[in-house]
Amino acid sequence: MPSFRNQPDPVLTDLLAALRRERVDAADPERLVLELQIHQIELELQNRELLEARQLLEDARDDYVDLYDFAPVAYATLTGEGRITRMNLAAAALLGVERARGLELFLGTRLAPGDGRNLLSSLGRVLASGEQESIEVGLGRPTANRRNLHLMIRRDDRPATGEAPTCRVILFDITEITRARAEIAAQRHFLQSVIDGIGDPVVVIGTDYRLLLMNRAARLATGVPPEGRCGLSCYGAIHGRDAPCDSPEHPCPVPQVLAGGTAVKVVHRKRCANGQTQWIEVIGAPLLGPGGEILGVVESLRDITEHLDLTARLQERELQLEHLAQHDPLTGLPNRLLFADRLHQAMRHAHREQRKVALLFLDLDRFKAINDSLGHPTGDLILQQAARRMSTLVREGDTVARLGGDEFTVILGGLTQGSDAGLIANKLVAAFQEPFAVADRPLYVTASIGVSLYPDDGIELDTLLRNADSAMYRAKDQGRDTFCFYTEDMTAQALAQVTLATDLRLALARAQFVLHYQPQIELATGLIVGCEALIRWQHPEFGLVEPGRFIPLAESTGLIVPIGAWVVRTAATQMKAWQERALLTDAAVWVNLSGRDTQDPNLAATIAGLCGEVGVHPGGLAVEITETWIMSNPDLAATNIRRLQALGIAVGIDDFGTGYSSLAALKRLGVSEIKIDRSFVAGLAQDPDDRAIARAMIALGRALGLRVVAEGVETQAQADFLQAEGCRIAQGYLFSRPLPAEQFEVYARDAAPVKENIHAQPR
Ligand SMILES: Nc1nc2c(ncn2[C@@H]2O[C@@H]3COP(=O)(O)O[C@H]4[C@@H](O)[C@H](n5cnc6c(=O)[nH]c(N)nc65)O[C@@H]4COP(=O)(O)O[C@H]3[C@H]2O)c(=O)[nH]1
Repeated sequence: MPSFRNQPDPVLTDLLAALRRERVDAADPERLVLELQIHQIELELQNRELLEARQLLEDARDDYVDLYDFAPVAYATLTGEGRITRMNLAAAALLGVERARGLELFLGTRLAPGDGRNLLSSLGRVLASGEQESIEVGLGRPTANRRNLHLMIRRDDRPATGEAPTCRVILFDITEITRARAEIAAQRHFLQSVIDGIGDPVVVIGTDYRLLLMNRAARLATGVPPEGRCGLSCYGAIHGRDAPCDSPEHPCPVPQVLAGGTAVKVVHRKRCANGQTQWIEVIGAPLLGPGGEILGVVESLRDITEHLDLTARLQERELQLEHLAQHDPLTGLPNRLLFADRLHQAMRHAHREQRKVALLFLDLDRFKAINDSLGHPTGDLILQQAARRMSTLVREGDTVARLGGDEFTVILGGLTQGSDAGLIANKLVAAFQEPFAVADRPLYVTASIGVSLYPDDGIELDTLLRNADSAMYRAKDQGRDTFCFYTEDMTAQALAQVTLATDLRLALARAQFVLHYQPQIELATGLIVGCEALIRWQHPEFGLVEPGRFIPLAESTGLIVPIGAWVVRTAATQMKAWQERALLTDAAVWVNLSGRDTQDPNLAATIAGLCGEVGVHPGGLAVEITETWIMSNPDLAATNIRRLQALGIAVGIDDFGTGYSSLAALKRLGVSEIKIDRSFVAGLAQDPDDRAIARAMIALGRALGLRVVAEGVETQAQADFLQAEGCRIAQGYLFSRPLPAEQFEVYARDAAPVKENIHAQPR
């Protein structure tokens, strides 16, 4: 299109300039003609400008129409009633109508129920106020195909003259955005429900410490309402502070998490209104963006007060269990397990330091008698007191342990010389000289100790223990109440003991037992008034073995039962043989009963049966039982004694004075004889106490009408003393050692004739 402005007609402009110049000098009427020509040219030029402007306007209008029609954004013009007076193609497409037909359409009729009314209200407001408004409406009725529109409504301030006022509306299709928004909302709801479902408080904190999200538990704990969290700082909302926490009671994990990008665990201490302390474990983990950038911190809080309490209780329980597993519950001393551990430790240490370790094996003397006669509670009290005594005597680093029963061990570590152990052993033995205070009565319980040394006597626990044990037995053999160092010959003895135990099982079948008989002498006349049958074991390798070496073994293995039966049968047979040869016709043969026998409810019947087998009246036999066994079950003992007496069998107490029963009690049980233990007889010459005891026993025994026999009489002085005190019968090497049957027979024939059976008529 030609543009006059850009390309002004040079002919007309030149002509106009020439005419204007001419006009300057022209006179009328030529000047008037010039004026007219100039005016004409100017009109022509103006006309051309007008044409140009009109053309421009038309071009612009065309451009606008194109832009309007083909704009990707939907435009429409609506009347106040929502009637479409104009719309572009995008709007027609969006509304799903042909543009020509869509004109005059009421937009409200195409909208979701309720939205048409909203549109009309909005149009009314915009027309009235001139203020722009935006609303969101649903287009189309069926829910499935509904589209969501965002309408921006602006009043058209230049309506065509005479036309009703209209609004220009831009329609945005926000269906996808709405769907995405709904999805996000659903997701958000889901996530909120998930974290609300977590019982512990969870808080999401931004890098600026602002609360981004809280779960229900966190809201309840802090009192922050769901809508009120935005803008609140975590320290303000949770701790009521105006700056991030920095107290040692509330260490804040946020800076560390933000700096390190890894999870951090801290523990908060909270003082409750009731004065109690609450412990909160706070785990801060980084909140990461899609690119791995840290957006904040996710803090989860957990009240671990109960957990800590429980853990502490469990730890305490564990310690208790550990202690229980390693300690003896009665005395609190280390048990066998801990003892082994300590001994190993002491040996390792001594090995490094070139030192020695002493292992003391301590056994209470005659403890079993106490336990059996005074009861286990008394025994327990003594064990506890003994443990305390021992513990106070050793150094802190040393160990006193209880292996079980009345067996204790003491580990003395870091000794330069083994003999130092003797000092402690001595002190320990001395510590037992003091009486134990039990049930308001003093009880004397001594101890025997065996000592073995590391590395001299062994480099292994078992060896050291075995050797200390052997040494302890040696101490017992030496009269108890003393200690003994281990020597190599003890091993040989211990070995022999093991061999004995094995051989003992076969001894009966191989007829290796024999009975020796020791006479009981009436002191006044020298007559034999009875004899005691004492068993011996004719061992093929060790020779004649004393009962002291195998009876305990037989008792512990149960072999004592057949052995006991053998003794009764053999003694009865012997008695019958002597009676047939008119020897010892009125004197009883005393046999020793074991503890097992005493505890056998059929004891009397068994003895009667054995005598029956032999064909001899049981009344010729008498039995010795120990006070200890009687006291271990007095009721059964009383029954047994009664039944034995019914058979004419006298019952004597063997070791009277070593137990803790009263003589009167024994008398009530039907006991007819007591034997003064040879330990008292042995001390008669030098120990005034022994003399007093023997004197008292004799007097009491006589007063109660009991047969009193002194055992182990070796010297004439002892015999004289006993006789002077009123003891009528004695037994001992002074008169004869226990003899094989044939020799006893010779002795009996050579000696004075046998007197009447004294046990039948006591006194
Ligand atoms: N030092 C010394 N000792 C003297 C003297 N006179 C006698 N003896 C010993 O004293 C012990 C007395 O027997 P016990 O007290 O009944 O003590 C007995 C008894 O408790 C037990 N015993 C012996 N034979 C049997 C048996 O057939 N059955 C059971 N169950 N035990 C028996 O073995 C223990 C020891 O018996 P033995 O070694 O024969 O020892 C015997 C005897 O040899 C003396 O003057 N001086």
